[in-house]
Amino acid sequence: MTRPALTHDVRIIDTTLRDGSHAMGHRFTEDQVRSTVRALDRAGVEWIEVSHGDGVGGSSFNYGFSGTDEMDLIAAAAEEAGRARIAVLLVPGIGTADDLRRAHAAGARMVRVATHCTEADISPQYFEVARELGMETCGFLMMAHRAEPKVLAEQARIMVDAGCQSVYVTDSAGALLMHEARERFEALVAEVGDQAWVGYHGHQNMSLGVANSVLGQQAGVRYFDGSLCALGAGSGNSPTEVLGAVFDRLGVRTGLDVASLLDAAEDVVRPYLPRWPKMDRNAIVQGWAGVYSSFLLHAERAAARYGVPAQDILRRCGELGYVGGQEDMIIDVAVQLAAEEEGTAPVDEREKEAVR
Ligand SMILES: CC[C@H](O)CC(=O)C(=O)O
Ligand SMILES: [Mn+2]
Repeated sequence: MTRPALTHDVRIIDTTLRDGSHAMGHRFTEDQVRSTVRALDRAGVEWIEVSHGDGVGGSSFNYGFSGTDEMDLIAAAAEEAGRARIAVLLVPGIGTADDLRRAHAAGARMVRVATHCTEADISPQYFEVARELGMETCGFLMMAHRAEPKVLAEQARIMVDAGCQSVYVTDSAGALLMHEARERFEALVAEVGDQAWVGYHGHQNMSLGVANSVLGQQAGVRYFDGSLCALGAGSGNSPTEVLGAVFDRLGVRTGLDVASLLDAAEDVVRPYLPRWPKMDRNAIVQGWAGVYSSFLLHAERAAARYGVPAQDILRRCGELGYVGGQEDMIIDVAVQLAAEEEGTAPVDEREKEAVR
């Protein structure tokens, strides 16, 4: 599988309509999708990711139900796009090969197969299906701060050998400090850089998404994710409009029109934001403690329900090392913290007592 030719120095993939789905409580409407796609297309964005925040098939009790069927949103996006093409995310086990086929039928032309950073071996069958469908393939190594650079590079190798054309350092928790990000970029570029493009997906929990993108470009990373107005999980993603402006100032050609990106962010996305993604206490704790960004709203809901601070829930999730897919454990943690506060035995101890 050869990697696609780049039309500019770097390729910016916009994930407003996928990672942003977390921040929207998975309630994107067809009108919002259409207007955002039109604006991104006008700005020259080549790839626009659309799907439930947790990828195709994510609409569920555990991850949150979609307000509008994601296949309808993908179809609307594909219909609206002129030059831009539509990508989807797929997490094996949440999404299935059939979900991928449906997304392709709705107009998706790239799949980004996302696994925990040490579990690349569950991705190959999806790359195979994607290749049969003629889709562009991308691997997404999530929670990249949890794997040492050498291990992450070995995982990238598994994905590339399975036929993926680009592989991402995915900083799901927005936890990577600049030297940590650079070490991972260098390791992946050295391992697979002659066969696949290396990408970077940043979250702004510690405000480093754009800075790490600049370091990435210098280290040979060529795909960068961004979201308009940073709309994404946690305190959001590297803002696409800022990436466009910064790369422009650096003389790195993105093919994007910065003024149009600013219009897209300000005039199209900002009016429908339920809340501006921000680096508040809870989001900073996510970066600091290395917690999956999409846990934020789940933790805030559990905090309200069980009367314990969201920041404490998130810190405990970090200590316990929970990863994407363990959203149900957030409730468990909230219940435990509430019990600890009341001075009663933790729930599992009481359960054990009850069966004795
Ligand atoms: C699978 C959902 C998740 O939001 C993917 C992603 O964007 C990340 O890990 O940062
Ligand atoms: Mn993300």
